Amino acid sequence: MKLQAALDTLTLEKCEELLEKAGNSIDIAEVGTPFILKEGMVPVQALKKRFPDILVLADTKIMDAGEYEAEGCFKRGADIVTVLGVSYDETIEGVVKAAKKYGKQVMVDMIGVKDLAKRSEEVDQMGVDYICVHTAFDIQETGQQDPLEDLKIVNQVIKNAKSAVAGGVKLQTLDAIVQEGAEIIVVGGAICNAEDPSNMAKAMKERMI
Ligand SMILES: O=C([C@H](O)CO)[C@H](O)[C@H](O)COP(=O)(O)O
Repeated sequence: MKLQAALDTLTLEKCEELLEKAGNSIDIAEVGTPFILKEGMVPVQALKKRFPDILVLADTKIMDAGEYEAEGCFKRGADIVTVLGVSYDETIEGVVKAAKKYGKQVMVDMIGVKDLAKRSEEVDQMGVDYICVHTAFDIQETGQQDPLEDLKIVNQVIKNAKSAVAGGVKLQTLDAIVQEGAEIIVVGGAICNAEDPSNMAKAMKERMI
C-alpha cells in the first residue's frame, strides 16, 4: 500500500523540505494539478532529479491528446501521469501507449464519472495501472460522494488494474480505507496543511499496511 502525497499548494522549496524529512514515508510525490497550472513541468523535473528513488506523479488530468500530452510528461521525468476516466477511450489508450514506450505508468482519475462500476470495467481492459476514485475538491463538503463507497465499487469490478483513492482523505478516515484496501492512498490537504506536514505523512504511513 503506497502513500501518495498530493503537492497542490506548497512551494517547490517546501515540497523538497517535506520529501527530505518524510521521504521514507512518501512513496509517490504528486505534482498536483494546481501546481502544474502554476509552474508547468518544472517541479516534476526538479523533484525527480533531487529524489530519484521517489516516484513522481504528474497530475495532468489529461483528456484530449492522450499520447502526445503523456509523452511530454514522461520525457520530463514523470513516472506516472493521470488521465481522466470521462475521456474518450482513444485518449486513455494513447496515454497507455506513451507509458509503454517509456516504461512508465498510468493512473485513470475517475472524477466526475457517473456510472463508476461500468466505466471502471471498461477502463480496466485498457492496460492502465491504477484506477483512482476521486471526490472532487469542490464537492467534498457537500457529502454527496463517499470515497470509501466508491473504492468498494471499483475494488469489486477490477481484474487487471489496482485501485487508488483520492479526495479529502484524513487521518480520521484512513483506517477504514486501509481496511477496504487500495494500492495507493492519495493525501493532499491533510498533509500539506498540517501544522507539521512531515509528521503527518509519517503518522499516516504508519497506519498503512
Ligand atoms: O487532485 C487533487 C485536486 O483535484 C487538486 O487538483 C488533489 O491532489 C487530490 O484531491 C488530493 O487532495 P486532497 O483532497 O486535499 O487530499
